[in-house]
Amino acid sequence: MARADVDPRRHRAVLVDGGLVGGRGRAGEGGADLIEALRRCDVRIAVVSAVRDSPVLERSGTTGALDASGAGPDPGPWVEAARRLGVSAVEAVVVAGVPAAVEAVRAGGFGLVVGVGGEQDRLWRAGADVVVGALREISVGGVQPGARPMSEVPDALERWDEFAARLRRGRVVLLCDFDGTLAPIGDVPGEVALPVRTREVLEELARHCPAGVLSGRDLDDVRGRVGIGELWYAGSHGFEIAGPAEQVFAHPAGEAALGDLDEAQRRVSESLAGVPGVLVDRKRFGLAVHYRMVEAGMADHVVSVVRGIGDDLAHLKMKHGRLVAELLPDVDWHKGRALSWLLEELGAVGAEGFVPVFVGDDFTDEDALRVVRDGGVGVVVRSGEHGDRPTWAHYAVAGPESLGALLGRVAELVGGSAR
Ligand SMILES: O=P(O)(O)OC[C@H]1O[C@H](O[C@H]2O[C@H](CO)[C@@H](O)[C@H](O)[C@H]2O)[C@H](O)[C@@H](O)[C@@H]1O
Repeated sequence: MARADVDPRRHRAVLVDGGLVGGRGRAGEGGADLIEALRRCDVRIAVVSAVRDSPVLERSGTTGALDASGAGPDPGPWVEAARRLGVSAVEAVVVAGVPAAVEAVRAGGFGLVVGVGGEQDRLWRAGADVVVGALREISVGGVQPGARPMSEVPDALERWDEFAARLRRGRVVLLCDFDGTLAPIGDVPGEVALPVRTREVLEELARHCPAGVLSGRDLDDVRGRVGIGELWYAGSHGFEIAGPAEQVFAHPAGEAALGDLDEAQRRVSESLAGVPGVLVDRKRFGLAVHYRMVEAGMADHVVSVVRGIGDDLAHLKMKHGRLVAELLPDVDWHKGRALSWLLEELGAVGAEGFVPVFVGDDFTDEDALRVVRDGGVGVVVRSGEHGDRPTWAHYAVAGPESLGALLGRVAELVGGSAR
């Protein structure tokens, strides 16, 4: 299911219709924020337009304007724009404001074609993958431009008093991502362990408030690695959830995708057998293909093989994590929806007196950070892997070790021993 989302891990460039960024109408609203967000994530930008002196472009420092109109039926300017930016069509997103432009590019093999504007029916009929009313509706890595870049998010430990005041507003429900959040990133997923101090703190937290781990890993894998019986656990990015009192949930789309996942596992293993460093990790409802240890020049090959296999299998879609391409059931379900499900189970949805807190490090965690944005607290764990990307988080910590320290203070607070 296509979303109007530019994913910086697979979309290396965005080609925007100059009529949109230069225009004054509703369709162009949010153009400056979008370009800024893309720039911060190192996504290249070309404006395919005859409009060279757009004030939006000058402000954002974008330099990729082409002297060609993208509004007509000729795909040439779009293809040329991708070429000049040094990306293949599949790595580029086209953002077009008129049906003729959508029609022109639809057979060009572009990664995503987003139609923008009031002519929604015509944009769909012309072949857009997804249609939105304005540029502000296009997200970057699942986050709406206008959300803050990570560098502007305050540090939770430095602002402890303010952070603690938010938590004191009600009963804390704490959910954390695992890799890159509770545990530091390592080369081999099977060798990653939860730091001893963090486990102690989680045990303490679980005594005082509902808490859990929401992971992309297989449910049994993350549960075994954390090993605290009083926690909730979600595996396969929330397609499977288990509670401390034996509550269980499995998304029906996960069951429906099992055959395709088996087939994908077979094809991926066969196709990438000759690529040194690839690690294939089958979860119950997902297939992760890690390329952290693959030679840099081969990473694109790995991703395109996984994408091709995912495209070929009806029940699967591809998602990116930190140096991992994952095949997951093709439905609109993610950590955000899993978190909402869990909060509902706990009776914390819409109820006064609960403060849901979510902590994560990756783009795949932003859906959950979005859920706690209003009425909860979101914390992002910084990493240098995705540039100064936008995030929905209210606060940040420097890394998993600092998170351990923060959780220690939270445990004191919810346990009643904090100042
Ligand atoms: O949602 P998470 O709990 O963060 O899980 C996301 C993926 O995490 C793991 O991969 C990541 O961590 C590995 C170990 O540090 C690292 O080698 C890899 O590059 C990262 O992408 C896990 O292995 C995946 O299955 C999860 O989907």
